[in-house]
Amino acid sequence: SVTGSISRKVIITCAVTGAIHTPSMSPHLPVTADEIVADALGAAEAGAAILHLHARDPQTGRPDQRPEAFASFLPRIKQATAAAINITTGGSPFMKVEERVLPAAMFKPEVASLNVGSINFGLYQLLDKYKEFKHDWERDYLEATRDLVFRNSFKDIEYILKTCSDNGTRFEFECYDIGHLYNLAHVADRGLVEPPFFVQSVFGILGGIGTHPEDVMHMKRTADRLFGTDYRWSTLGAGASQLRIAAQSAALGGNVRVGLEDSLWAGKGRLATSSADQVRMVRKIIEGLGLEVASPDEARSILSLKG
Ligand SMILES: C[C@H](N)CC(=O)CC(=O)O
Ligand SMILES: [Zn+2]
Repeated sequence: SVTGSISRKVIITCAVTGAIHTPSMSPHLPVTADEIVADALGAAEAGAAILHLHARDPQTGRPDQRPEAFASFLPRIKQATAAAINITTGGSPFMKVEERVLPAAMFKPEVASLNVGSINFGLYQLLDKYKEFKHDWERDYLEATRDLVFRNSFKDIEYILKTCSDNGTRFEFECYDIGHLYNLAHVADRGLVEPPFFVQSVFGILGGIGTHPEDVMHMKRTADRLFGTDYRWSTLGAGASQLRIAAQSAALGGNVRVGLEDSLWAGKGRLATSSADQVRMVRKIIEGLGLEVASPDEARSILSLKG
């Protein structure tokens, strides 16, 4: 296990665009390749050690999981920053696993996300807030989540693990609820994944666990019991809970994830103008707690990435 001071460095992961928010929700949501490059590099500059990336259609902003969509920005990001690249295998929750895994399988990143269980994935409630949309697909996309199950069966999980594991890619295990921690323990017991497990606890997605401090404690206590020192804990809070969840995680010895994929806000009622805005805010919290932000290489060592 990691000893000495390095373990108290806090890893900031930044998720710059995702497949949850739609362009009409914020003028700052990166959509084009240029916007994704600028936002990712700004986040790295501000202190993010890992960049979690999705792709979008540059015209409509619709989630796009084709490898060529990622090719339009990945090389420029890789050559301009030491931050570790984390490619989504979640894509959009409407996509099939065969489509979702393609970019990670092709680009063999240091990290790829892996969603360790199926959940209802509600976004339709956002239609109570957002009424005007630039593109027709946005309203339909949100409304369709009323009947959406984000499918991640054990066969799907094994398929992604097998497809990517020969590439030296390690995983950001997205756990939206307590049962997902047990799913991860199960695939670990079957020898499909090697520790240390990078557990990304997801709070506040409608269909998963809530954002109450007790929910955070419950996730941590359960992960401590199931994985002991064989895991590195990180958290993300959806929407307005983002920085509160990050503060609790950092105080508990955890790592944090921010970025416009997970929240469009930089404080109450203020739209973040970039993911870097949120990285700077969470960095202030981390340093305010007397902790330090991990550099990309320190993150690689803490997570045993291939570098
Ligand atoms: C809640 C987040 N959207 C989790 C996520 O980032 C999933 C993925 O890309 O695989
Ligand atoms: Zn994602």
